Amino acid sequence: MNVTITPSTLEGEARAPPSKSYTHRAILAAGYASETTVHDALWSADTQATARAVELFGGAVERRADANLEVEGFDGRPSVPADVIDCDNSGTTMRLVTAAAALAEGTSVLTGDESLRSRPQGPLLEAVADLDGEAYSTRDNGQAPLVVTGPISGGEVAIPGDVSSQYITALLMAGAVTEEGIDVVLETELKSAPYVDITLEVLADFGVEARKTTDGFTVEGSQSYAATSGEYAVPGDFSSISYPLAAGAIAAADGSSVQITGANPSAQGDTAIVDIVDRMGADVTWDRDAGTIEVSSAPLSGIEVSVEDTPDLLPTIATLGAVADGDTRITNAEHVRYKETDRVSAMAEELGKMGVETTEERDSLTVHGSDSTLSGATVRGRHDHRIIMSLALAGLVAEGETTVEGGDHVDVSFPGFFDMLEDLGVALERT
Ligand SMILES: O=C(O)C1=C[C@@H](OP(=O)(O)O)[C@@H](O)[C@H](O)C1
Ligand SMILES: C=C(OP(=O)(O)O)C(=O)O
Repeated sequence: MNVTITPSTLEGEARAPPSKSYTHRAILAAGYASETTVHDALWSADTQATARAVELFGGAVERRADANLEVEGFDGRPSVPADVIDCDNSGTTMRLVTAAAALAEGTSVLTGDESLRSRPQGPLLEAVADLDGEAYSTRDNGQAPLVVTGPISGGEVAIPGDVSSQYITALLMAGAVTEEGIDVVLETELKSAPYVDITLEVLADFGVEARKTTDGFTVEGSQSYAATSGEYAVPGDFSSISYPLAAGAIAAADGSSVQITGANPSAQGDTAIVDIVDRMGADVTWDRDAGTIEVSSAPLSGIEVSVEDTPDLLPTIATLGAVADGDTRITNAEHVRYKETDRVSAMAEELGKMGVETTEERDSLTVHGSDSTLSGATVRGRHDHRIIMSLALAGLVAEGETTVEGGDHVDVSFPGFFDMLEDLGVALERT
């Protein structure tokens, strides 16, 4: 599906979709537990991949009419799956499920779509091997398809922190049900650190203790997962909130605003988007108790912002920078190249088609914003939900029409994205 956007102004209310990161963890944690109701779960292509893995491990995930998930666990330890685990487009699923598969008494095979089969899994495979499991890439290139044989019993393992924090999340979640527990020693500085905080929060909510140490993280073994009263509720997603927030900042109707509900505080690093939009000059208020954000548009100015902790915000910030006056310098961005696509290059190249100048370095992206209007163009979504959504935002203020190719991939994290834009008053056409 291609989506053509006509320049529009926005007003009204948008509800934040539930957090993808919390939902993945809750579904897997519920898999380790006996029975759990996961309230307000995100049901997207990525979270469905995690649900399928839990089912292949011997659990059951049922989505009820009220959109809550009823999860029946696989009894503490995953069974050997009867089929290949297809993680589709989801990096989180592949990493979390690789470590879970290393607990099974036998062999699991994991694969995914072309994008996922190009992302780095090597450090996690080596970690499983160091813990006396077997784990290899069929192509011997550190990428899926992966073959994982357990069971591991725990121990100490060293892992880099600057490729993906999901390796650490994976080892902590699986480590809790090993005999000995797992000590994760970081070999390099941790990037995307707030995602491990999310993990520690979800583990605590399922009664599992894990913590930071001086050189990494640790989780004791022989623990069991159980949510209080068998209930768990997922908060709103701040990576997803970044889109209506940025849309309001650049294109809210004069004298009007965009209000976002479901924006309650949580461990998500991507709450930083509220401060970023504020620093760029938009008029934004976040009522943390009510969980609402209100934003109206104002002339924006370029800023410098590090995405060390918040990689998923890079595409949104790049679009804001394109509309702002002056340079927006996005630093500490190398790990953003290991996502569904190399998002640093993708945003530079696609915004370039709309007349935006950028300077790309390995670790940074500088967007040279200017007062002159962006030009509408046909841009490639690159099968990457965040690239698609960020380019659609640029289309709101470009001169002429902007067509984003492959728009259906928003179903990875934000299935209702284009409906939300329409509800806020955006003129768009799906072809
Ligand atoms: O653990 C998670 O839920 C995620 C961690 C981050 O990945 P990295 O840790 O690989 O940077 C983030 O980009 C991804 O969208 C979700
Ligand atoms: C990178 C992302 O997710 P994952 O790593 O799970 O594919 C994302 O949602 O932007």
